[in-house]
Amino acid sequence: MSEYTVAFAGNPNTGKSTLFNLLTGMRQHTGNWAGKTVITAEGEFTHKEHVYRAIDLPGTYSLYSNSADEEAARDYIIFEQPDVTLVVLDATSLERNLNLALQVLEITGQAVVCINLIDEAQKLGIDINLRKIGKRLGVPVVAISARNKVGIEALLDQVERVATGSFSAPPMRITYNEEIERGIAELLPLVEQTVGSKYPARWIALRLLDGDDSLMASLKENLNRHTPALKKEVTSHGIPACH
Ligand SMILES: Nc1nc2c(ncn2[C@@H]2O[C@H](COP(=O)(O)OP(=O)(O)OP(=O)(O)O)[C@@H](O)[C@H]2O)c(=O)[nH]1
Ligand SMILES: [Mg+2]
Repeated sequence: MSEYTVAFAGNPNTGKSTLFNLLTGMRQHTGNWAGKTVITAEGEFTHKEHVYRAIDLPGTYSLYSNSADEEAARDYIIFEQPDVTLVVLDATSLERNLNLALQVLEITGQAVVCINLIDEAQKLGIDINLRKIGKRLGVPVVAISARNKVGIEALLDQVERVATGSFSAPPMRITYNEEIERGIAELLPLVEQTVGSKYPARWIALRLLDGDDSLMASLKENLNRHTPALKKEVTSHGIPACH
């Protein structure tokens, strides 16, 4: 029996903790106001022959270091490298929610997009073309209602496909304007040389272009922790000087 790690990411109030509790039998606090999950909670569930370690990340609108929650969610996905990042979206405000999904996909393709609150969307007459969204995003997309326990088996089947590697395809990557793409291209070799192939170099380059000092600090801290040999390189290659 293999054990895989699944991190639950998503905007605040999208039902991450509701799903987490349903799967793990735990009682992570849920409610209808923002910012409830301030620290990550950890639980366990099984599906078919596999055991999954579930990590309930705090709700965030982005992974851009705007708050301690965003930094925690970002660091977990980048440095702990869960086998699956489950991005939980609110079916009634997909446009806003997809923003975070796209950011996660810039970091990892090992993701499943879970469109929750499908019951609410149905009530509002919102029709969601899962096949089309899945095709565009390049990762499995499943609609569920965590509160009503609808779609959970189908969701877990997709989690299993990504965790075991039976599903793997390049996720959607955003192409930015010429100036940004040029900046990324210039930084990329230096970032790759410094952080190695284990980390999402393109995304790191993009964030450095944006002057994300918090990510820089996390990189130093985590690379030292994970690969002490890189310690000298991160501080001496001077990535901080690139913006
Ligand atoms: N109608 C409906 N409500 C849901 C569903 N899933 C969750 N909710 C409700 O949505 C609200 C927010 O759920 P939470 O699980 O706390 O959301 P969260 O994503 O963990 O929120 P943060 O921890 O703030 O990020 C709660 O009132 C849930 O009962 C669903 O499938 N349908
Ligand atoms: Mg929560």
